[in-house]
Amino acid sequence: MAQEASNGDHVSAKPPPTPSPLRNAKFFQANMRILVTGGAGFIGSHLVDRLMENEKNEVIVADNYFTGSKDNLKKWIGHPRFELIRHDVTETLLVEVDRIYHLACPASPIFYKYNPVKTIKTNVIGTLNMLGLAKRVGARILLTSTSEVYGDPLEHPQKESYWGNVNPIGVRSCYDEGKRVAETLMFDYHRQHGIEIRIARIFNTYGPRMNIDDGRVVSNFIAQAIRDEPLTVQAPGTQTRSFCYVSDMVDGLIRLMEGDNTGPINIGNPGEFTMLELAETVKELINPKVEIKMVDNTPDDPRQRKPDITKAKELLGWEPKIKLRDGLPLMEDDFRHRLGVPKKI
Ligand SMILES: NC(=O)c1ccc[n+]([C@@H]2O[C@H](COP(=O)([O-])OP(=O)(O)OC[C@H]3O[C@@H](n4cnc5c(N)ncnc54)[C@H](O)[C@@H]3O)[C@@H](O)[C@H]2O)c1
Ligand SMILES: O=C(O)[C@H]1O[C@H](OP(=O)(O)OP(=O)(O)OC[C@H]2O[C@@H](n3ccc(=O)[nH]c3=O)[C@H](O)[C@@H]2O)[C@H](O)[C@@H](O)[C@@H]1O
Repeated sequence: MAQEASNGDHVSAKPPPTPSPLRNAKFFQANMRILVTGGAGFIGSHLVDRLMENEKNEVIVADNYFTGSKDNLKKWIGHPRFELIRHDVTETLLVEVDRIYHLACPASPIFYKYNPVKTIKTNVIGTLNMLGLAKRVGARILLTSTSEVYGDPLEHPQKESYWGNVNPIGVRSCYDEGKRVAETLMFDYHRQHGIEIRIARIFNTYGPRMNIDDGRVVSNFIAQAIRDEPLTVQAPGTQTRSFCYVSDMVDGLIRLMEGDNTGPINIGNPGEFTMLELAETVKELINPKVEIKMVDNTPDDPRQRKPDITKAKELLGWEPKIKLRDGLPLMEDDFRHRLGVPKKI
């Protein structure tokens, strides 16, 4: 049985449900069949790459392509161990799997605020559906929650035991309250039905394959620097974030899934930067001539964010390896390739 949550005093009453009888069928294969919801997105597609490297894994991706793209998975389409399904997680899904990585949800504030009711449905009904699936087939399920569950945090850095400071009626609430309900559902299914759960609280992650115009700060600054456009720092510019390179994130998610702890566990890089510092770093590394321009911010923007990753270190033996200054150039190469703008020598 997985170990208890860091801050929950719950008791998991039931053992996990028995896996599907199909597991005992004569055509059973020893492979691990893994569902990745949101697998056509940024983190999901990198996770799929890593899972597909293991020849014992079969991977099924379910995605509605709202913010993801088949392009991110093109090297796997047609592979015998890979299946791609156009599917919206707010509808039920009937597949036989052993593991569910549940990532489906738009992550960029621009996209999750675009249709907030849909974002809530994705987080609540989508998670409910995936938990129902996990219950039916006895699968272990991992939810990609977020540092946004801490809201505009009054504790710094944020430990998993912090309950957060979240506006329940703000424009970001569809996402952060949605993820909070998703976490609650995960623990209720765990306590009530014995489902094996894992919860990752992900902090800002960046890397190749982010949508070029997705509005998140690292992708914005890199695209702007390549296009010779001013870097738009949203006021006051002293707000902080901690940026984790995507390969480190994928490693943390797999360790959490295959380890013994339910979480929630923070997965992120504790290196903390103001948005002005980030802009200066992008300018220095990518385009020293580019301007930095201060623009208006959006409501409820958290002022600071930095993960305490003691638990990830102790329980998963995980810590990030790639520093921001090393990760940004890797992302620059991918953006230049997709924008068709080679580096000037
Ligand atoms: N990237 C980050 O910094 C970050 C930080 C915290 C948490 N997360 C979480 O990690 C997960 C992945 O984030 P990402 O950065 O890869 O985002 P992304 O937007 O690139 O990927 C999300 C994927 O989910 C799909 N999707 C959205 N709604 C869906 C629905 N109703 N049904 C099926 N598919 C749907 C999208 O099409 C997309 O492929 C999300 O759950 C996000 O909340 C990400
Ligand atoms: O780590 C997390 O938990 C969350 O991080 C991000 O949310 P946010 O930190 O608001 O991400 P950005 O939109 O990249 O903004 C980061 C900071 O950069 C600033 N910013 C953004 C864009 C820009 O062009 N300029 C700029 O200064 C914003 O004001 C904000 O302070 C993600 O996109 C969420 O999905 C995720 O859950």
